[in-house]
Amino acid sequence: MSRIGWLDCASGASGDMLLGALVAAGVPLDVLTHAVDAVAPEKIRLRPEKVVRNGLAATLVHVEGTDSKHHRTWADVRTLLDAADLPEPVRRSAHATFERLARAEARVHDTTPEAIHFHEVGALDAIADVVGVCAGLAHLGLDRLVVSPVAVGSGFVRAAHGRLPVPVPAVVELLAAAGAPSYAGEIDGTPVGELCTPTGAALLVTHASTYGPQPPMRVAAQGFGAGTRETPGRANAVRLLVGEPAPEVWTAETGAPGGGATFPGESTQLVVESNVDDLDPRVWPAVLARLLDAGAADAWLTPILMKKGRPAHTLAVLVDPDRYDEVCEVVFTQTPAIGVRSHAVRKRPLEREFRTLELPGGTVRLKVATYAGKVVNAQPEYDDVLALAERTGRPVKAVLAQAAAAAQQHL
Ligand SMILES: O=C([S-])c1cc(C(=O)S)c[n+]([C@@H]2O[C@H](COP(=O)(O)O)[C@@H](O)[C@H]2O)c1
Ligand code: NI
Repeated sequence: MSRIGWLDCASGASGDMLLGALVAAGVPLDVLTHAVDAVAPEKIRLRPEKVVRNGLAATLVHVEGTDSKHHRTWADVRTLLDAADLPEPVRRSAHATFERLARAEARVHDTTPEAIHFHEVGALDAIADVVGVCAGLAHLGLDRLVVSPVAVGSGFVRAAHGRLPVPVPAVVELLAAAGAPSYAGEIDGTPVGELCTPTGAALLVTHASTYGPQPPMRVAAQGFGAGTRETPGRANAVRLLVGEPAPEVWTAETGAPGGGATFPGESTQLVVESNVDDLDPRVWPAVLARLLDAGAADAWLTPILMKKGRPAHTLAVLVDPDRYDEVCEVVFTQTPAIGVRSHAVRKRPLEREFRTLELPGGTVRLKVATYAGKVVNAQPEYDDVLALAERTGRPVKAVLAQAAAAAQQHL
C-alpha cells in the first residue's frame, strides 16, 4: 500500500523539530538512535520530552552529548558518513543534505564547498539531527513527501559570525536552489526571529517530492515536533502527517461548482481516462459494458486525433472513488491501455424513479426525474420500447411515439 507524508512548515523547520515530529508520528526512537550512534564519534543521546507549545502537545527531542571538535569541514562530515554502518538510503540522503548545506554556505561566503568549515551545522548535534531525520524518514518508507510553503521567519538571529538577517542567507540559498516556496510567517507584522534553520531547510529540500498544501490523504498519524524556543502567538512546532493517498476531493479552495453548496445526492466522482489508438473498434461496446458491470456510473468514447496524427479514442469512465480499482482493472485487462489519468468531478444527480407505462401489447418503464419536488423529465426506457416493438411486430418508431405520448401525462 502506498504511503505519503505532508510536512506542515507554517512555523518553519529545524533539525530537532523534524526529529520530534518523526517520533511524535510514531517512528521508534531506536531507529533514530541506531543511525546516530553509527555516525557520531562521541556518544550522543536523543532524549524525547513531551512538551506543550501554544496549547498543542508536541515532542521535543533533546540532542545531548559532548563534542570535542568545534567545527568540521564538509570532508570531515563526509568521512564520518562514509565510515558509518548505515543503510545505504540513509547514508545517501544524509550525504545529499550535507552537500546541499556545503554548497549553500559556499555561495553565501563566496568560497567552495570543500573549503567550508561548518560551525553550528557541523557540530555533532547537527550531524545527529541530519542522520536521525534521514533514518526516520527512510523508516516511514514514504512514496511521496509533500512539504508546505516554508515559514522562514524575520528579524535577526545571533550566529557564530555575529548577527544574521532572517531568513538567514544559507536558508535562502537552500530554498532558492530547490525552488521551494517560502514566506516570512510573521504574526501581525511583528518580527518572529528564525523559524527555519539551514539544517531544517536542507532536510526539507532533500526529502521533498513536491511543495504544496496537504494532499488528499487518509491520515493515519499526526506528530508535532517542537523547537526549543517558545514563540508567542504560534506553536513553535513542525507537523508531520502520515497516511495513504486518497482520490482528489473538492474543497472550498478548489471551488466545487455552486460554491460547495449541498444538494441531495451530490458527490465527488472520478473521471478516469485513457487515449487508445490500437484496439479493434469492434471490441469497444464490450469494454463499455464491462465497465458499467464493474460499477462505473457511465463510460463513453470520444474520437480524437492523437500524437503523430493517429486517429484514436479517449475512453472516459465516470466512477465513484470506491469503484476506482475495479474500473482500472477493466481498462487494463480489456484494452491495450498501459495507464490511466483521473480527475475529480462534482456530480449532481436529479432524484429519479421508474414508473410503468401500460401500452397495447405490454409495458414500458418510464424514468421520471424530479427537481425541487417537480417532475422535469419523463423518458421511456428505449430498451423496453425496442423489446415491445419486437414482441408485437410493430415499428419501433410507432411504439416510441405511443410511449412518448403516454409519458406526457407524467410531466
Ligand atoms: O555558522 C555559520 S557559517 C552559519 C551560517 C548561517 C548562514 O545562513 S550563512 C547560519 N547559521 C546559523 O547557525 C544556527 C544553527 O543552524 P542549524 O541549521 O544547525 O540549526 C542557526 O541559527 C543558523 O541561522 C550559521
Ligand atoms: Ni554561514
